Amino acid sequence: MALYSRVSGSVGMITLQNPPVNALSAAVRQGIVDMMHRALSEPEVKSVVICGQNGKFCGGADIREFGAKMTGPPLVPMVHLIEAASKPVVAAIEGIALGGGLELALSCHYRIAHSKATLGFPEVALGLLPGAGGTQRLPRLIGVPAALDLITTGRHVTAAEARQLGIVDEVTDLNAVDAAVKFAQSVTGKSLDARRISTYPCPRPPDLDAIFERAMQQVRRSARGAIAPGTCVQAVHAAVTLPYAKGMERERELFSLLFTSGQARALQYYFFAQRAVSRWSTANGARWDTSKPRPVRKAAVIGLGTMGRGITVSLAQAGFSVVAVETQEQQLSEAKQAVSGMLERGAKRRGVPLAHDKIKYSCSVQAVADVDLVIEAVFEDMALKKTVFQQLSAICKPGVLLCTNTSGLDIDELASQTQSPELVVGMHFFAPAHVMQLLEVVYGPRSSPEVVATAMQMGKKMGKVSVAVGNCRGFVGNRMLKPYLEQAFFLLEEGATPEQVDQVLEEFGFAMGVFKVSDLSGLDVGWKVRKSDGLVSPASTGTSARIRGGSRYSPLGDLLCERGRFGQKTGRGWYQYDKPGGRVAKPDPWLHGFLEEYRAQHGLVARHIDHQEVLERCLYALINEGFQILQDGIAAGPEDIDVIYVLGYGWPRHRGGPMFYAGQVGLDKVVERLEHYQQIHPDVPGLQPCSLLRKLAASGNPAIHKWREVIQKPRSQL
Ligand SMILES: CC(C)(COP(=O)(O)OP(=O)(O)OC[C@H]1O[C@@H](n2cnc3c(N)ncnc32)[C@H](O)[C@@H]1OP(=O)(O)O)[C@@H](O)C(=O)NCCC(=O)NCCSC(=O)C[C@@H](O)CCCCCCCCCCCCC(=O)O
Ligand SMILES: NC(=O)c1ccc[n+]([C@@H]2O[C@H](COP(=O)([O-])OP(=O)(O)OC[C@H]3O[C@@H](n4cnc5c(N)ncnc54)[C@H](O)[C@@H]3O)[C@@H](O)[C@H]2O)c1
Repeated sequence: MALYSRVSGSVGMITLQNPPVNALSAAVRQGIVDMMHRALSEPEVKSVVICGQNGKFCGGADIREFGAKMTGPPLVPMVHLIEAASKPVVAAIEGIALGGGLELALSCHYRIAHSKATLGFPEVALGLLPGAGGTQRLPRLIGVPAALDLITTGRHVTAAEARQLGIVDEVTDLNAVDAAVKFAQSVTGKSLDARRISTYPCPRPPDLDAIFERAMQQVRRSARGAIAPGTCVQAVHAAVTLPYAKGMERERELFSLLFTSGQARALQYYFFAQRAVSRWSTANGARWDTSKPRPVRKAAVIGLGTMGRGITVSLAQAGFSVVAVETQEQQLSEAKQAVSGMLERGAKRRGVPLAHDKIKYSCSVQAVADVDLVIEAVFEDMALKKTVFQQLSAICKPGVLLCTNTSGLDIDELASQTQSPELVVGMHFFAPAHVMQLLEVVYGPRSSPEVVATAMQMGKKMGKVSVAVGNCRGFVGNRMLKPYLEQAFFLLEEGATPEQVDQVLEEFGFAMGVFKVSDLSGLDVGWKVRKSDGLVSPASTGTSARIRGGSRYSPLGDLLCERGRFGQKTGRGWYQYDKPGGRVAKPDPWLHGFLEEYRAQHGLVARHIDHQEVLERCLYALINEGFQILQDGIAAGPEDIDVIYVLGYGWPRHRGGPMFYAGQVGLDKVVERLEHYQQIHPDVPGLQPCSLLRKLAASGNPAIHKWREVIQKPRSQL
């Protein structure tokens, strides 16, 4: 709703009230319309201020209303009512003015912002465009290039930048509402003719066509198949080429197109999923709202390789004191340099405070005696990690949280090396750890709720999105990656090339195809794991090479590693690079010849494999594992899996995540296609639909928010 009050005798004040972000729900819109009419009809009122309660102007349209039948006054007539008002209307912007909130502010005649406020049009991230005149007013106010930047990227600007761009008239460090009231009094009775943005001509730079061409190219490059950014460009184009009223019609047309798209549904689902994962629960009933995190002031990182360095940077930037331990002297000195460089780049590019003085380096593990939490990031080797955990358990003060960054080893086995297994938890960061937003917090059967809560909160303080997951091989992300990778290898055996598989996955929207990712992260990483699992046999060229544990196995990755082809780092992998460390992947004729020889050696006849088969086998095998993970209670809900895949594995956000995507395809269709491939390839593991997937499909493809009801029934019934 919206509250009305009279201040200083002549100012009508409309206060938006809809916690937590004063979103423009039907009740708020109704309140604004009613209170505007009241202010305009009261003769004593000479000017109007619009503000939001609790220091937040407005977070935009109420996204929760988008799925339901719209009621209440629409936004567009509401903003026109404000702009057409005969008395000056001033927006007092505190906290946020986003999306429809900024459109509301742009319909006011003046805008006063607090210096800490942020403004922006984030609609593009929800698969939409600013649909209440934003695409028509902003270019009229700040010009086409700046408007295109803000609307197509969705980036938020500070009050200072907004002032510089001309979006706000004044910025204050004091109370913005008081400043707006004073301002409103000072403009009482002045002509409003020059204050209605919709009446401004839209500036037409001489190189207009080139500007739009560049904007389109830019969004095509970065959108990876998302339709909203390009549609935003079209809407801004209408502002320059059409009169305001016609431009508004075009905005409406384009908005409707996006609003009804599957991509908008996926992105809005994802918006709420990313927030839902903070309300975690574990398989044994611990929950976010009943578990209190412990205070952590000082943390330690053990092992300053690729991951340890990024974790150190992330901790220091978040304000923690850090003890960084590395036993190899050469590694320690390289790590110091690398960490300094990362901190300096962070300060330069993102304005993160320099935090060199937060870090103390040591080559002795004894240095961790007084820390509150330790994150171990030594080599992925169970025996080594066990030794480190035994040492830590002996050295650290009582009650210290012992965390491991392992990519998939058994948390419980590590916990059993310590005196307090309830204090052990996984904190699985993703590379580069100071950049990637995802953190899997892995609880073992003995991890205490308090410890899970602490790791989740630490992640949040480090700017990560933390997802709580259960302990199993590979946890959620890497466990689902295994069947995906396996299908990709099998497809090569059956006749595909790395380029073909990658192209299909990139067209789907992945930033990189599976083979390019493998080259980037290094083929040797998986090889080491397979070796320690006893999967890599010296007979990998013999006839039994393609069977392990009774299931089909592809030794292709092992064979490449035996030839020293580890990917980008060696300049050769599934692709070739111009030098070791090169980044540009080129098809490699040697690899094609090698695949032909391999097929001949194993009696495999190459066949034509179409796009659909590549996509379905790779994605549905991964999705099937996701359902198995839900069935096993490793993830609490589909949102957890989707957030992990979008933030950690490059799954295109506009497709919502693998579980949401499965729901959009239709669970019955996913089951049917898996069964189809299973019949053709009975020896290929990962194609047998799991019982939860079958059960959900049989119960009529329920909406994703209803899956938990089925999952939470006793698992034995599945
Ligand atoms: C605001 C934030 C920056 C705050 O961040 P913070 O970290 O502080 O907090 P959280 O992110 O955790 O959020 C707290 C809480 O609030 C919920 N929430 C946040 N924003 C909204 C919102 N806008 N609506 C609803 N709920 C919101 C959030 O979910 C959290 O609750 P939870 O329970 O989930 O934990 C940050 O939250 C943020 O960035 N928010 C999003 C801001 C945003 O994107 N705003 C733009 C919204 S879209 C918009 O404004 C569209 C307008 O341009 C135009 C609309 C025109 C509408 C016309 C519709 C007519 C339909 C016509 C259909 C035509 C079809 C046909 O033709 O048939
Ligand atoms: N690299 C990735 O992409 C990635 C991603 C997520 C998780 N992980 C996991 O993170 C961990 C570290 O991986 P990485 O890639 O950073 O490895 P790395 O090989 O780059 O670094 C490991 C470091 O640990 C040091 N070290 C070894 N034993 C030590 C000890 N006893 N005390 C102190 N330091 C010791 C080594 O000298 C080396 O500098 C592994 O468990 C790995 O599975 C890696």
